[in-house]
Amino acid sequence: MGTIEDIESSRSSSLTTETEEIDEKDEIVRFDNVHKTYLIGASGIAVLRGIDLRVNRGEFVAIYGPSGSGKSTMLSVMGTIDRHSKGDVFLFGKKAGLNATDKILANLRLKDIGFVFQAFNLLPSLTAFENVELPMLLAGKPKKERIARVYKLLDRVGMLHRTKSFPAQLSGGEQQRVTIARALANRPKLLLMDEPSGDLDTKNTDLIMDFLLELHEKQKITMIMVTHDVGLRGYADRVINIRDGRVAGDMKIDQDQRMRMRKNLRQQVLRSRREETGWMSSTDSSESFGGVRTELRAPTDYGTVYATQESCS
Ligand SMILES: Nc1ncnc2c1ncn2[C@@H]1O[C@H](COP(=O)(O)OP(=O)(O)OP(=O)(O)O)[C@@H](O)[C@H]1O
Repeated sequence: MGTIEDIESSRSSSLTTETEEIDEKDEIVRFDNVHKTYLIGASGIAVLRGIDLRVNRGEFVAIYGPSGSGKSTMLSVMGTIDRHSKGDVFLFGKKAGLNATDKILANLRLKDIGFVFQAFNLLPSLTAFENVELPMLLAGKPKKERIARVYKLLDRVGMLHRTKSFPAQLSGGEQQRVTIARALANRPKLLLMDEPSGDLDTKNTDLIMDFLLELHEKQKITMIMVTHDVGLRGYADRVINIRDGRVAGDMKIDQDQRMRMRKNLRQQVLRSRREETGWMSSTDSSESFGGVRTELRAPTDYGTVYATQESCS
């Protein structure tokens, strides 16, 4: 197994495209006896105390546990925002060694990992459109592709009518929806979310969860979500309990129950979208999840947008 530095040199050959067949057993995240200790003055706070964990490609994992148990720290280490103190972290099959440079890690985050973290706020001087466009700009994507994708993503999070608004002009929930669109801009292989529904009402939580599940189902994007919301955990494949910096439970969700919840969610979202004023979509609802064809007619800051889409890809 190589190191994360090897990713840059092998990027063109080793990374999958969205149309490529994906081996679902690929290991996306692996923690071997991972420790994290924060130093405050002369003393240390042991926050992660020997985490062993494997997450395979295409899994949707929910993480819960008491406040202060180390959930956010674990996500930060997974996302290479924070470095672990001891043990081994592997991402996409490569070792994230403690000697990986900041530049290599920043590039990895930009291209392969999407973040929905409260600490990753939207940039206040950029509009919603520009915030979502930014990661693609940094990754050197062509303008035409950037514009099309920003519209698609903002539509899917129900924010197409606010493309020109600045974060300060949006509610907390609306900002969160733009943050989710931004996290997906570069089609990450791994999506890390810390309380993604934190500021959202039920209707918007449903909308976002439906969108995330569609991505998960159609593109096999690997998702890891910290949430206190028991209802949201039921949509995951697997639920992990963290206590005192250790894995205290790791449980598979019953698939029949999960599919029932998923079906109810899809129906609820389709109903809401039909009722929405100012955001009209006529939806041919095939019962297969993610197989929905949407004809969209929406007034936006840039005039009325007409679009037909199978789903957001
Ligand atoms: N940068 C830091 N420096 C020092 N201590 C930190 C730092 N970040 C987190 N901690 C401490 O680590 C512990 C775990 O924090 P963490 O945010 O990971 O918990 P959590 O399980 O996500 O909690 P919550 O559910 O309340 O968000 C807490 O005691 C916190 O104060």
